[in-house]
Amino acid sequence: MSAILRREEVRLMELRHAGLPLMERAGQAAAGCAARMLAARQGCVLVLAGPGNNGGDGFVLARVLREQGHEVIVACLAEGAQMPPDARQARAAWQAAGGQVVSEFVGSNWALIVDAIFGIGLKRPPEGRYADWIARLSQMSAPVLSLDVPSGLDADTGRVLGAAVRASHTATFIAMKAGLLTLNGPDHCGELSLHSLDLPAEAAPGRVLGREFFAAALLPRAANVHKGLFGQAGVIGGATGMVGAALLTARAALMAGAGRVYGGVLDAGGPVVDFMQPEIMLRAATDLHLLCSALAVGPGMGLSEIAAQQLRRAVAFSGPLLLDADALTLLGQSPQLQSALARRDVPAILTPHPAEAARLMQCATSDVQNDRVSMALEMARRYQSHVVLKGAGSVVALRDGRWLINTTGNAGLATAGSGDVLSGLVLGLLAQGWEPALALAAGVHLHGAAADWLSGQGVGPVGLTASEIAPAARRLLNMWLVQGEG
Ligand SMILES: NC(=O)C1=CN([C@@H]2O[C@H](COP(=O)(O)OP(=O)(O)OC[C@H]3O[C@@H](n4cnc5c(N)ncnc54)[C@H](OP(=O)(O)O)[C@@H]3O)[C@@H](O)[C@H]2O)[C@@H](O)CC1
Ligand SMILES: [K+]
Repeated sequence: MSAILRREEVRLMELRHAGLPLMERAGQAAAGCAARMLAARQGCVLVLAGPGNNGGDGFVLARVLREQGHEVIVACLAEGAQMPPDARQARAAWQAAGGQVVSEFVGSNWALIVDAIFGIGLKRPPEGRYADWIARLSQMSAPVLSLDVPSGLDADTGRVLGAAVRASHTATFIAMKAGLLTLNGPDHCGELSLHSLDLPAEAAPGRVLGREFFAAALLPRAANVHKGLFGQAGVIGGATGMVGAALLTARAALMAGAGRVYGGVLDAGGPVVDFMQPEIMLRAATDLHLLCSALAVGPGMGLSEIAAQQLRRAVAFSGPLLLDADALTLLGQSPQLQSALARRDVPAILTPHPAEAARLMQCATSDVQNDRVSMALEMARRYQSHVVLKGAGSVVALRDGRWLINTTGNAGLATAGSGDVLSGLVLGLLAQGWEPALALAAGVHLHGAAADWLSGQGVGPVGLTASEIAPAARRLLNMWLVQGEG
């Protein structure tokens, strides 16, 4: 499972291995990507080199491609003397080999454009002619290879600072960066490849969420079993007008394998049976926690006094607990509930989307989105819970400070009820005895993978409905149980 490093962690690694020819390795690795992208394409390669070491990587790549017989031009606005030592050396080697440096580029008929303008050193919106280059790149049809980070994208947060390159491929070095995987990163990176530059893997708190994280819990079922072994999942939610949300959660829990599923619907005039899924037992929400081994509270629950009462009872429930939707809004308003939650032995799971996270953190949604990893970690710390901050590149922050970014899923999940299904998948695993951190990670990964599978079948991303996610997730989960880590 790849480590994700923040900018300062990458800097530390670079310092620790300062004696190694890292820029040469980065340029060589990127040249390999460029050669694959060029394949049979004829014509000249344009390398846009910035003033720092990202530009230096570009000069190495240019030299290597030229040695391989490609025609290459490097555009660089900085003077060699203004560049940092490694980059200056790479530029000198390029020129010593007969390579040209121009300060401007004209025309648009390039076989490939290499974006080596800014990497992890970008701290403010690109200015002047660099900004102009980035704008012009967006109008060109040639494939674009970004080195380390698409220029204009913040490597830690995935924010576009002013404007950012939209790459066809991003070759990133040493370790994965959070900004490539969350917020705007996935829309700007194109295909993503990681090149370790032969540095040893680091123990880091951040990882890319893959199946190996929860592989130990993927145990195929034995033959001699009965439903009582797979737990009792309870869902509390579904106020008037929102009953469907609770049903979506309950159905997903059933399809994730919970032995029995109870639905505690708050709408007094609500249904007594789910005719589409009659296996779900609809009961009064009041006593549900006595029947259940795991609870999910919040989908469609509303913010009424009855809802608040239910939440207080649920937080006192000693088993695994997931809070979503309106339960999060109520939680954000109540310091008593917050301290009760923080005192729980079994960490609760919170599943906010960015606006719910903003309510939990008493800040604006834009503050949450501006640094999703830090916000998820801060929520996990403040609420002493495991958290998933949903959205493109969902961030899972665990109570012990570890964090993960999920790479499955697509825009099809931006649909009504999708979050309710996620809660149900996680609840179903909790009911079966999965440890909360593993249940959360697996549920998030599975939910995204189900959407990807459906999109591959033409069911989405446009028009994907939440009801379709759980059956697809069930199919994948059964495959994973057979394959293990796979
Ligand atoms: N060090 C190593 O061991 C290795 C490093 N590697 C590579 O180096 C990259 C990091 O290099 P880096 O630290 O030099 O930063 P980089 O991204 O090139 O940009 C900094 C330059 O841009 C400038 N600048 C910033 N913002 C600006 C703006 N808005 N508009 C205009 N200018 C702006 C900034 O100027 P300043 O802020 O100092 O005024 C500075 O001159 C990394 O991503 C990887 O590709 C690999 O080779 C592996 C080994
Ligand atoms: K770049």
